[in-house]
Amino acid sequence: MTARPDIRLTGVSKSFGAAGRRVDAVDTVDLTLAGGQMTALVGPSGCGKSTLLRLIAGLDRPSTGTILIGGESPDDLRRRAGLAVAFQDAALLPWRTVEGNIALGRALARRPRDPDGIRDLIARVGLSGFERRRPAELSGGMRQRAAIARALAGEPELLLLDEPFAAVDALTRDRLNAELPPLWEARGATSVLVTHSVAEAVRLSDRVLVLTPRPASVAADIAIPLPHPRDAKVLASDAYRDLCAQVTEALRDHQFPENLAAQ
Ligand SMILES: Nc1ncnc2c1ncn2[C@@H]1O[C@H](COP(=O)(O)OP(=O)(O)OP(=O)(O)O)[C@@H](O)[C@H]1O
Repeated sequence: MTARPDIRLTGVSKSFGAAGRRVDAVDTVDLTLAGGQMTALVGPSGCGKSTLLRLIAGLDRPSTGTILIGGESPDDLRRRAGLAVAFQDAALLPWRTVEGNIALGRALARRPRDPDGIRDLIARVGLSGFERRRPAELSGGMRQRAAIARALAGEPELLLLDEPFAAVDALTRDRLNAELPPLWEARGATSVLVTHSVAEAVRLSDRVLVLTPRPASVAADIAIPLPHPRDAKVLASDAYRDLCAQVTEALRDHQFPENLAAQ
């Protein structure tokens, strides 16, 4: 069982560029994300979701504030390969096969070899039969699935997913939404997901944070107390529909703040 680190952000802001051409992307975020939970970040396009995720991943430094993951800096966690990220642009190694890329995810996390586990992961992300293909021979959606498998292969304590299903068709997306959560839930990873899909955010997460337009701050914090697994019965429930409506409404209010003024 993997550790379940909390993520604590204290006064985290991020700006890009020099004075005069400065872009403020994240504005004074104070947050604690509970260990072992999946938190979804949703918000208008360009509001700063990916920036926030990159800060948590230690791929960028905050301009102000601190981030601690289970008491460690993101850099320290990265150094001991405790976190994994799967981004929209899959960034697989082009000269390695699907299997080779996924096995590398495990090796880099210093986990023992596990060919059966890798084959199982490949099957779960629907890439059986493509083990020996290289990334250039795959569709965009297949590359994304391979990237998710690579991230999961290392059994990370912290799993960061940035629009992982953006290039996947609706049916495959639905299948992955059903098949993948048990993998990270069983391993007890703390996870953060950036998505544009309200239905996906509610289905996959324990908590949805709705962000304001840029610079991102937390506009609404909505707990998702639905039982796991989120099977067809849960997805057909009034509770699921109500939560989706709540998230949609919060997004609409903060994308178009005049809605709030009119209330
Ligand atoms: N390295 C960078 N240099 C300059 N500006 C940046 C950089 N990274 C992000 N930005 C700017 O920060 C803002 C937030 O970008 P970010 O990618 O975090 O938004 P997002 O909410 O993930 O967008 P989307 O939903 O469209 O993917 C944007 O205005 C973007 O142009």
